Amino acid sequence: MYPSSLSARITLLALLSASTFYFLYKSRRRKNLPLVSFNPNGDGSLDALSRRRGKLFFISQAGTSRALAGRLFSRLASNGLPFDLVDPQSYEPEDLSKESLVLMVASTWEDGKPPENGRFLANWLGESAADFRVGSLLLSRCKFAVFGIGSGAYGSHFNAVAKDLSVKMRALGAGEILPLSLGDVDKGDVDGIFDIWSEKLIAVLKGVEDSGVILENGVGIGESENESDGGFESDEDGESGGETVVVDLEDIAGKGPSRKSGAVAQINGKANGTREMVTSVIRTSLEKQGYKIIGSHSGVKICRWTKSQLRGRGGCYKHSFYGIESHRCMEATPSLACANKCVFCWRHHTNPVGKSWQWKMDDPLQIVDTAIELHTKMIKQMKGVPGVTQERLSEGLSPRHCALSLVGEPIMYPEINALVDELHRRHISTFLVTNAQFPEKIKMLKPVTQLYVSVDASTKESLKAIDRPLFGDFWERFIWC
Ligand SMILES: Cc1cc2nc3c(=O)[nH]c(=O)nc-3n(C[C@H](O)[C@H](O)[C@H](O)COP(=O)(O)O)c2cc1C
Ligand code: SF4
Repeated sequence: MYPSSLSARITLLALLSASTFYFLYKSRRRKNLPLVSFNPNGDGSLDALSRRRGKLFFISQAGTSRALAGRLFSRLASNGLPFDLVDPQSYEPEDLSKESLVLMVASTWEDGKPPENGRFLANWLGESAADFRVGSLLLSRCKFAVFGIGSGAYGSHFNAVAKDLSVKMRALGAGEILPLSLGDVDKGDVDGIFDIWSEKLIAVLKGVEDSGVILENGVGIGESENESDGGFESDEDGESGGETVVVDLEDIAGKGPSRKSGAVAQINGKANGTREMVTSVIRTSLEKQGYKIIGSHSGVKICRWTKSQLRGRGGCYKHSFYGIESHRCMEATPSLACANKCVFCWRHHTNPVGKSWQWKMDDPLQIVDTAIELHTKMIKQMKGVPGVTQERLSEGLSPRHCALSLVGEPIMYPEINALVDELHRRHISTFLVTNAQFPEKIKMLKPVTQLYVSVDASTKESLKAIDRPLFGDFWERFIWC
């Protein structure tokens, strides 16, 4: 390690981290901006955003939703509201952030899943909504409405897809201009319900057109997000607008490990506990969020930028700054635990916490092997996705970079140096992010390709409030780093 170059790097990265938070803060402030104007005719008086034609998606397998969407398409057109009728299979979901108006007619198939043509779009929305880095304002310029087709015979899966689309669009900041409406093919009244919904929709859109802006008090607008209306149903599964389920290790697995328990042994001078860090409850929760758990304390997840660049789209900031190819980057951590309970942590606070390593320890080579295996499996699943070429897919299958930053605190893992060595041995560069609570570990750390220190606050008080650190001397630790 070269102290002077290291401290220069840390300073630079701390600055970058601070500016990232500044931009996040700025983007959050956009929530307070007035709603964007929309005119589906796209006359010259409107801004560039609203000149984009509305999109009417049909998510359909056997044709019912497709036929209904076609009917709506004609009705919209005859009311002077031209839309593009879109098969989501030939649509790039990244473009959703540019849309100002989206309508979806979606059916539900086996086990509550979407028909084939809407699978990628639905997954993309789900993953983006669950990804902390995407933010809740991605679709803040977009207004939308969803109509669902399903069968009540499928019980809890009734219209699961339409319900989920509505939840995820809202979670990403899109505004629902009309409450979700659900048709039941077994009741034989789908056409009637759809017609009522279409009429309301056209009234809303014409109201929009008349005023030239989306009015917060326009027909249905402003009521739609939480209220149900006659035959219209609002989503009640509580995923958006409802409370986030907060599960802490201390709540789900009893109290945190006791330092006095004697359960930690030393093996080759390294702490090695008897308990597994990831309990079955934590595992289930993390897996639901898309993490692949490795052994008992590590994880890997395919990053949205990896997928984006596999499809020939943009990469993450490392691509912009250093030319790193995001589709060849693997995101992993050897410790899902950390010593903070940051208020912004994106793991719904299912993270195990501790001030030192208390858990059973897995072998570093095994972790690297499994991480690459699971990562490449996820890459293979991208085969056939629009935009993914064979060349990029093969490149993605041999990762060249590893972001040790997924969640938790990678340097808590006692064998972090061996793990970094193994990655370098395989010609994989390492980007390690630490939360500045383990200065002694930083001192012991072998050189990594880049070391990032998260700077979450600028004063002792604000750091305590934001990171909720476990260490009493958290500020001294932080300042040292
Ligand atoms: C094999 C199968 C599975 C289905 N699963 C569900 C389901 O889980 N939930 C639901 O609400 N409807 C379910 N349905 C009902 C369909 O949503 C309904 O038949 C709809 O009209 C299909 O729309 P599409 O023609 O646009 O594909 C299922 C239908 C079939 C044939
Ligand atoms: S340090 Fe990272 S992993 Fe730990 S709570 Fe904070 S954000 Fe989450």
